[in-house]
Parts: sequence; structure tokens; C-alpha cells
Amino acid sequence: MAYGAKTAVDGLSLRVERGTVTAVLGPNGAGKTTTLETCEGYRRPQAGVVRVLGLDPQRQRGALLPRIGVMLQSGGAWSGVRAVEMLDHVAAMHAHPLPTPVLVERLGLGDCGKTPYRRLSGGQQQRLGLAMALVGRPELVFVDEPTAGMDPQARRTTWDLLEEVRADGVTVVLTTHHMDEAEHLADHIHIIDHGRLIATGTPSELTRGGSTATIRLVVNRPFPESAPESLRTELGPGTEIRQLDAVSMLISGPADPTTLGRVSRWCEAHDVLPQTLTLGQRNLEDVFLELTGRGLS
Ligand SMILES: Nc1ncnc2c1ncn2[C@@H]1O[C@H](COP(=O)(O)OP(=O)(O)OP(=O)(O)O)[C@@H](O)[C@H]1O
Repeated sequence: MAYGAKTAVDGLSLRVERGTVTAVLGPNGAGKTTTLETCEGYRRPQAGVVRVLGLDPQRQRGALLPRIGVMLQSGGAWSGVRAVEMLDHVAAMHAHPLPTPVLVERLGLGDCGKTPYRRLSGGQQQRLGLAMALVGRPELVFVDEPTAGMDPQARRTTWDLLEEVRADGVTVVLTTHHMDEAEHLADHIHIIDHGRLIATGTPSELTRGGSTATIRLVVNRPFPESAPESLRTELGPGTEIRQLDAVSMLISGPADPTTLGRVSRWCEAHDVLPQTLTLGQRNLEDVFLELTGRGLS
């Protein structure tokens, strides 16, 4: 998929199993929304094949639309329409909609049901968008950044709701640049960057480090310039070191009992005081960093 000369999605090949939650994870501008909009039939790919529930989203749009739900990244409602009116309007377009009061209650939209769309907070607009995507009892729902702009409580409610949706047998495809969201919700994760798939697997497949441990080191004052090099020498072969900023580093190396001791000895020798020194399994952020040399957000 290209916008003029700009290639947004390039040779991306991914498959989603029915009844699962799949996350398309990547930083801003990676091509997540473009991928979803292509699957939803809003964009026509210049090359390649797209099938959703076995249908071509362009040629068989009429047959596909009643079977899918779409939550856009933003918008999707008229600015002056009241929240519940909008939901009732969308429900009326479906053959067997969910009762809207149930969704209003579940998504905590009761307090703002009479508020015009443009006056809803970002999080409320997101929740209404999710309700609109679910009200038609879709077999498959596409949700673009479902928790953008939500406070932690609304975020948790949305996660619970998406888990219930999956438990009802609905297939969920979501985009996010929050690795905790992908790790928490997804059965399968596709990590994309610059429009290309760079890793795919279940959360545990992606984060399984084998014999590799990840150490996060944050110190009290900026590292000396030669720090990555001298730490590598201290820790020996098989160690990968990335300096994240002036005072923090991510060290991937053999998961053996001596590694933490050596890092702490190195700090002593270089007169820096560790403020955080933790050893743990790598997370998706580390995976992305290892693959691209950059952070996710
Ligand atoms: N309508 C458009 N015209 C031109 N370029 C576009 C258009 N939409 C997206 N792009 C570009 O295509 C690339 C992919 O954008 P896309 O919105 O798909 O990424 P994304 O991963 O969803 O990002 P975000 O997390 O910020 O929403 C970006 O470089 C973006 O600037």
C-alpha cells in the first residue's frame, strides 16, 4: 500500500486464526492503520491479496460489512450527535443488534449518554467507538488503538470487554503501540515497522529469551563515553548492550548467576551508583529494541 510515492505497507503477509485476539504492534507510522483499513475495504491495495472471512473486502464489501465490526482510530460519529443516539443509530442498521443499554452500562457510557460527540473526552469517544463496533454482533472486529487516550481504569474495562468478546467466539484484530496491551490481550502478535513484518508469534514465543537474560541498569549520573565498550569487555562474549539514554542501559547476556555481580562490580569501578539494577525476562519492548535498535514509542 502506498500513498503517492510513500510506501506505507510493504509485502506484509499475515494470517489471523478465528476466535483469537491478534495484535498488530508497531511504533507510530509503522503502517498499522493502513493495514487495518485495507482489510476493512477502505483502501485498495496496489498489489497483493486480501481476504477477510474468505471475502474480498473490495469486491464483496456488501457481504462482508454485516459480518465485521470496525472501531476507527478517531471519528466515526457526527460532531453534534449524542453518544447514545449514535449507538442506537448504528444498532438500527444491523439485523440482530445487541441491546444498547447493556453496552452503555458495560462501557460506562451512561453518564455521558446525552453528551454531544464533540464534547466527549478522548477516552469516552474511544469507548463509544468500541460500542459501535460491537453492537452488530460481528464475527470479526477490527479495533484501531482501542485504549488511546483512556485513563487506567477505562483501559482495564476495555481490556476486560475485549476478553469477553473473544470468549464469545469473536475474532479480534487490534492495533496498538503499547506492548503491555499486546502482551496482556493477544494470542498472537505481529510486530511491524516501516510497513514490514519484523517478528511474529505468541507473546511467550516472542519474549522467550532461551538462555538470555535482560538486565536494566539505571545509574545516578551519566555513563562515561566508553561505558558500553568497557561493560562488554567486563561481561564477555555473547553480551549485547544498548544505551537507552545518558543514564540507562539494557544488557542482554547469558542468564548465569555471575552477570549481575559483574555489572555491579563495573559500576563500582566506574564510580556510578546503580539506582535500578534488575534482571528479568525480556519483554516486547526489548524484542523491538533488539530488532530495530529503537524503542517502540
Ligand atoms: N492519507 C495518507 N496520505 C499520505 N501518507 C499517509 C496517509 N496515511 C498514512 N500515511 C503515511 O503512511 C505511513 C503509515 O501510516 P499508518 O497510519 O498506517 O501508521 P500507524 O502504524 O497506524 O501509525 P499510528 O500509530 O501513528 O496511527 C506513515 O508514514 C504515514 O505518514
